[in-house]
Amino acid sequence: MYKAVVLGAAGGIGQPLALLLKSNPLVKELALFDIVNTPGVAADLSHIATPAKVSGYLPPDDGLKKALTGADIVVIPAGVPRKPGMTRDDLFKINAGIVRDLATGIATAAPKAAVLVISNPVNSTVPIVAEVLKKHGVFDAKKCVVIKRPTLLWLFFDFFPKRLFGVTTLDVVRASTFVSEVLGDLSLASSVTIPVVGGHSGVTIVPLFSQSSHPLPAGFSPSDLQALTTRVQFGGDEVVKAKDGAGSATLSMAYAGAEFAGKVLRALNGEKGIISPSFVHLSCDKAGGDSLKKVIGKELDFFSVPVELGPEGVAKLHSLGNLTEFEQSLIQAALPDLESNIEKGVSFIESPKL
Ligand SMILES: NC(=O)C1=CN([C@@H]2O[C@H](COP(=O)(O)OP(=O)(O)OC[C@H]3O[C@@H](n4cnc5c(N)ncnc54)[C@H](O)[C@@H]3O)[C@@H](O)[C@H]2O)C=CC1
Ligand SMILES: O=C([O-])CC(=O)C(=O)O
Repeated sequence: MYKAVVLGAAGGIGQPLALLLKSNPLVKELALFDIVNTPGVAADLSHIATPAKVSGYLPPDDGLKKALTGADIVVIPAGVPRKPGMTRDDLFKINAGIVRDLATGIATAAPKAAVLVISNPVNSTVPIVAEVLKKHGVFDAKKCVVIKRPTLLWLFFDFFPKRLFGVTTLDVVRASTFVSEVLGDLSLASSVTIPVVGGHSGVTIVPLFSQSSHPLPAGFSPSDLQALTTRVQFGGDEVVKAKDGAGSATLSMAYAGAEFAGKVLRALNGEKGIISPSFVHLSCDKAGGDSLKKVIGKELDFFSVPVELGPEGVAKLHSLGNLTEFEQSLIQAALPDLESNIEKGVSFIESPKL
């Protein structure tokens, strides 16, 4: 039984996500932090007849530290959402600082927790968290090898970032749903699995439909495939447009976030063989990361890949499998944006000027 923490718990995603986590039998304690309203959200949830003990915290009186202390898993949906006409990258200006400050709290109060980042732009906020954790020397289990020579002291730091996850599950959920729609049977949606790799914005989202557990119908043309791919890549925009200024996906994101958090918790609890795509640091499994870099032909530090989860977080990175020519071209198209998004996050912590 584990302690789960939601940072940004009073928001559009935070509240339904907290509700779903309160219903997870592996959660024994649920701590909610936000800059507003968490006492009310916590009081409300605390009346639900499930085992998790709920508490709410605000910034005064070390609220962030109190919420995070003893955490096994921290989910971060804090920050502003898009309005029509904005890209996820437009959120960087506000969300980068929010995520940096929350990551600093995690580095000091919960350095061993699994950290699941929802706040956009995920392609940049995950590198921000990684850089903050590195700065504090807690980028997961740090191994320090000291080699002494007569005149020199060499220090090698190896970082094993096995517990940092960018949450890309909504892309996976959308791909499953849209394929079940194409197949004309929504009851299939929860059993259709499709790896979605790359990153989490526009063309960096790469669904691998050739590996769908449920093949697309015979006669599905290349232009149908292109349209389906575009729908997954820009599924977020569909919701932003429909909400017409009132924000972006919240309920489907809470569902996806709770699903991924549930998998991480089950793996922490010893269940084996759980695989889910996530945007992770590729050195968390050196062999897997190196072979992925060969496939994509680029030295990127982060990429969303099918991750096998384990008691320490990432157990193994799985390969991208056999890619069609079309999928290879999608991956190549994703690389320039991914590279610049990652670099933007890293340099925000290295030299924070906005
Ligand atoms: N990864 C993904 O697939 C998705 C990510 N998102 C992102 O999730 C984020 C949140 O979206 P919504 O919940 O719709 O926004 P929202 O505005 O409804 O909620 C955000 C919450 O964060 C809180 N907050 C702001 N600054 C904070 C701080 N310093 N510490 C703690 N809490 C703070 C706010 O008070 C608010 O309650 C956005 O950045 C959005 O783009 C949204 C959908 C999908
Ligand atoms: O589109 C947005 O801004 C929110 C998001 O990440 C998504 O729905 O995939």
